[in-house]
Amino acid sequence: MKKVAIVGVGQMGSAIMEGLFRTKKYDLIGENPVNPRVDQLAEQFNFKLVHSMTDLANLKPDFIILTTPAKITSAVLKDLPATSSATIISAAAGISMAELDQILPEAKIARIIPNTPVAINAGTIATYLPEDLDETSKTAIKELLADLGDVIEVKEEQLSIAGTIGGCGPAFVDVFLDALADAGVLNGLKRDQANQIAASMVKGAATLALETKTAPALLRDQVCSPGGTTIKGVASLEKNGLRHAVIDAVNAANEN
Ligand SMILES: NC(=O)C1=CN([C@@H]2O[C@H](COP(=O)(O)OP(=O)(O)OC[C@H]3O[C@@H](n4cnc5c(N)ncnc54)[C@H](O)[C@@H]3O)[C@@H](O)[C@H]2O)C=CC1
Ligand SMILES: O=C(O)[C@@H]1CCC=N1
Repeated sequence: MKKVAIVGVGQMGSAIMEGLFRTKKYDLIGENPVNPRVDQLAEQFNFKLVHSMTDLANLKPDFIILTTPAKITSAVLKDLPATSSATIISAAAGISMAELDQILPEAKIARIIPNTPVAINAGTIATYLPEDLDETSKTAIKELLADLGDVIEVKEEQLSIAGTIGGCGPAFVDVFLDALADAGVLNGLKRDQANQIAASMVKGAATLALETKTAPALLRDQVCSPGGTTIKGVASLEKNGLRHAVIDAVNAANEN
């Protein structure tokens, strides 16, 4: 059984922990400052909890996934004893491979921007694997990540935008889902049912786009009957600038 350690068991770290726990394929370790919330997660997802990088290294993990706040990730990595031979996977947005390489020049390192649906093995994981990484390590990293969702390989300079769409995207979709549900409640649906209809619809629309590989613009046309109700709604979305609002949101999130 491969040993996987997650450093920083917060929102992202616990989502990865849950996704890996669900596979029942890994021996899991968490490293986090003392926190009752994380104690509870350790019981829930059956991982060994440690509070220092030295204790973590002593457990000899095969992989270390970094999900610490980006600003402190370099400092956390500097505390990893040089004896560790773990493959490092950094999920810290904005911390470059050059910076990571400088701290651990001998280590095998990959960068990812995952998203919260990894918790149910339905993540979108923008992944940068350096060209000089050996094929065996590349394969091992991709196999691990594939257990959490779709692995989308990109160049390092594309990781930020790919990660913004995939990683921040769930929050943007959640705003859209909440607005749809509001409209349902405004028109008399119960909140639970409105939430269910909105989420089910987005799941189905996304699955149709993925499975048919049809461009969203063409799928939209299939719904818009000539002179029908949907085109009136689409025209209203365009009048109110939804398209621009979405592009602007991605650009704002991608500035760092
Ligand atoms: N939340 C998300 O959807 C995504 C987050 N990320 C990245 O994941 C990282 C964490 O983000 P969140 O989970 O949202 O933040 P968070 O604040 O929920 O989690 C951070 C965790 O790190 C722990 N921590 C703080 N200092 C530590 C230290 N010295 N050693 C070990 N653990 C320490 C905190 O106690 C907390 O459990 C960031 O680098 C972010 O860029 C990337 C993609 C998506
Ligand atoms: O909000 C953030 O900074 C992180 C990075 C991508 C998603 N969440």
